[in-house]
This record gives sequence, structure tokens and C-alpha cells, in this order.
Amino acid sequence: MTTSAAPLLSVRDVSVHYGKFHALKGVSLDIHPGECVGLVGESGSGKSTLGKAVLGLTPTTGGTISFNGHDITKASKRQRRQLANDIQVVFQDPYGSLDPAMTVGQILAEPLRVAGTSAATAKQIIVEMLGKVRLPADSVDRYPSEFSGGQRQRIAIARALVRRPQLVICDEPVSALDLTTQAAIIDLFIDLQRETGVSYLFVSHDLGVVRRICHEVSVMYKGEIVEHGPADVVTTTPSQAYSQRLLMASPVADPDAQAKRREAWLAIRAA
Ligand SMILES: Nc1ncnc2c1ncn2[C@@H]1O[C@H](COP(=O)(O)OP(=O)(O)OP(=O)(O)O)[C@@H](O)[C@H]1O
Repeated sequence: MTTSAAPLLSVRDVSVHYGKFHALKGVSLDIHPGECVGLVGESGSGKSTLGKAVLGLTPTTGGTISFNGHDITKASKRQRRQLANDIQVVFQDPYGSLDPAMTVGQILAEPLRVAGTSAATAKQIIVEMLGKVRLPADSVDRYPSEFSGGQRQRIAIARALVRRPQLVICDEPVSALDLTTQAAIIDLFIDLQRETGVSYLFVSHDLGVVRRICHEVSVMYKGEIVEHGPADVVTTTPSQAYSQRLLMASPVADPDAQAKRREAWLAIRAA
């Protein structure tokens, strides 16, 4: 994966507070076009908060988030609506994230309608998108309740991609699925990335999943990124010995930081 191009997303020293609680403490990461960056860490470390900050769902209290070179933390409501074309999200729960009263066709048409796409063009895009996520064209007339968890996640992915975004925030998108279905959905994410060049910020507890799909991985611990590296190096052997080796090889001299990194690794491996 080449990272010589300018980053699509550049998070710099970002902080988020919930009241007095400092949930993100000066977090930085880059995502380049066509890249998948994984965000792993124990529960409560701030992964979803970072995703929400990028989506503009949580206000930041410091730092910048640049998308295509523009700081989006200061975006107006109008600019945010435009950004919705470019930054989309897939959530964990394929049951709760789809409106049960809408057909799949209506679910996929909604973001296109908001974007001002004509009904005829929308129909064409929806049929094409259903093919891309490997669902039959007659799915348009069916309701979410008629689909399995994995199929529902395919619908949610189709909804996220229908406006051809440049970046998709994937917030634990396979953790509610059984292992076989997880593997199929991960393959789908990879295929769609190859076909469309979309970038992913892929939030997960699961190092195996992250190793399969991500190019780079950031490890979060208590609101900070404590480790970052290529996915194959960071996650190839998540054994204690390997973690130790990583820690020993680390250029970080600060013993405090070393201790945090060690705790983060142990917590993730135990999850
Ligand atoms: N709206 C909120 N108000 C107050 N505190 C919050 C809010 N949302 C999250 N937090 C707190 O911020 C911290 C980070 O939460 P966040 O959901 O980002 O973690 P996470 O790493 O995504 O966890 P998980 O893997 O369990 O989803 C946690 O301590 C959480 O309790």
C-alpha cells in the first residue's frame, strides 16, 4: 500500500470531552485514499468516540480533523450535509440499524433522495449496488426482517456505499455476526474496496479481523493512541512473546508509555 499521496483524512491532536471526562486525549492518525486503517482497543478506550468525531456526531474540544485538506471540525450544517456524500458509516448492529417499516429499496433510495438523485437514476444505482453486495435484485421489495444478520449487514453496507463515499467508518461491523458470516462480510469489504477505491476506518476489538482487512492499525488505550503500525507487523502473531518483542523494539523510551502499551496489548489479547 503506497502512502505517498496526501491523506484523505488527517486527524491531528484531537480531544473530546464528555463534560469533565477527557475521552480523547490528543489523538492523531492519517488515512490515505484506498487505505483501511484499523482502530483496536479495549472497551471504553475511545474508538467509537473518534469515529463519531470524524462523522461530526460528537464535538471536538481540541485539534483538527482534515478531510481532503479541509478542517471539518468547523464545518457548517450545510457543509456537513455535503460531507455526508463523502463520509458514511456502517454500525455494529444489523438488526437495529435498518428501519423495519421500510423495504430494502426504500432504505437504499433514502440517501439518494436526500442527495437530490432522480428516481430513475436511483433505481439504477440501487440495482447495481445490490449486485455489488451480492444480494438478489428482488431484495428491493422485501423488508429487513426477511433477511439474516449477514444479509442485513450487506444491506447496511449497500446503504453506506450508495452515494459513493470516499471514506466509510466501520464501527464493529462484524462483531454481531457468527464467524462464517464475519468472514464473508470481511471479504465483501475487501472486494468493495478494490472495486471502488473507498477508504475505511475500521473499528474492532478483534485483531484477527483487523489483520485480515487493514493496512495499518492504531491501538487505543484510555483515550490515546499508544501503538501504530502496519497491520501485518502489529497483528501477525498477537502472542505475548511477540507483544514483548514489539515493546522491546519500540523506540518509545518513556517507561510510562511502555507500561501503557503493554497493558493495551494484554487487554486486547484477552478480549
Ligand atoms: N455520550 C457520552 N457521555 C459520556 N461519556 C461517554 C459518552 N460516550 C462515551 N462515553 C465514555 O467515553 C469513553 C470512550 O467511549 P467509546 O464508546 O468511545 O469507547 P469504545 O472504545 O468505542 O468502547 P466499546 O468498544 O465498548 O464500544 C468511555 O469511558 C465511555 O463511557
